[in-house]
Amino acid sequence: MMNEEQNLRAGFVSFVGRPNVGKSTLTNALVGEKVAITSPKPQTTRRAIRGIVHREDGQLIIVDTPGIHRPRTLLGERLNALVEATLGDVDVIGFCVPANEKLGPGDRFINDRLEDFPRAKKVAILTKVDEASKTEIIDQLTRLGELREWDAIVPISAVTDEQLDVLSDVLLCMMPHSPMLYESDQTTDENEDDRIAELIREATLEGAREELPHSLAASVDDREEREDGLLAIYGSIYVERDSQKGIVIGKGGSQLRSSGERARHEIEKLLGRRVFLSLRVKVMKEWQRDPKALGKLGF
Ligand SMILES: Nc1nc2c(ncn2[C@@H]2O[C@H](COP(=O)(O)OP(=O)(O)OP(=O)(O)O)[C@@H](O)[C@H]2O)c(=O)[nH]1
Repeated sequence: MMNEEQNLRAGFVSFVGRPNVGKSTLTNALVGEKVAITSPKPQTTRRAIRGIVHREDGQLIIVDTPGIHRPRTLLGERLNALVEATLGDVDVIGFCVPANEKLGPGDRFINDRLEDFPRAKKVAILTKVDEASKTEIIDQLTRLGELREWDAIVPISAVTDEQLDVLSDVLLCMMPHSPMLYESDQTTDENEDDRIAELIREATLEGAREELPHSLAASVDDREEREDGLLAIYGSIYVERDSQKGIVIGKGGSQLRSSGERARHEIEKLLGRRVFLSLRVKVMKEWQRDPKALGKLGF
């Protein structure tokens, strides 16, 4: 028993990179359950969500951070502070770059910031290799190699599962010797209401126009066991302007009905039971700049 314990490794890893490079999808693929929101629209990951990869030889605890970018609002500043606090504390930082796009100033900006976290090992992860040709992959690996002295460089695809086992091995090797840090049935330590709120937010975004992502938030306000066996969940969607409220609700409420359907479906999968979901859309002017509103929404 003693010997077995001594061989275990466990620690924290965070994936960073430009919006849309596949950080959330990678987290989900490694953890094997939907814990971080994925969305085709950029800059939608707002909360540090943890997913845990359980292995016989240890645990990888994934801390999913919002993207690193220049702050323009109070929300932006708080997100950056969150990124700093998170990255200052992890064992490994996985820098994600897509194989099918050229390295750009955004990637270089983030790569330069990695200097601020000397404690963490740094792994370059080339994502979406299923969407790139062999030559593109080789070119990109060469360019990545020129950025810095990486502890490892791993090409992967979270969609075709290519090399995910290799990435998991590489990351675990870099973790400190440690007993398991979480129970084996735990895949995330995020509060269940927060996960439900993320699902509502994600479903709302799916049907929304481009201008919405930055000004949309969701919360779970109440839940209630109903006599018919359904769990009633009452949630709110917050927008900044009346015009956005119109977009979220749609003509005759059609938009809200279909995003509510999608959200309910995902929530039922998460909870493993049938749910009645009631959503209200509220206007909270300038919530991204208002400390009180941010506090209320958990930022
Ligand atoms: N083909 C392919 N598409 C991928 C892969 N990983 C992610 N995607 C797609 O890329 C888009 C962005 O993925 P996300 O995981 O949301 O990206 P992210 O980096 O978490 O984005 P933010 O939350 O905006 O920071 C989604 O449409 C994914 O389906 C992959 O390995 N292959």
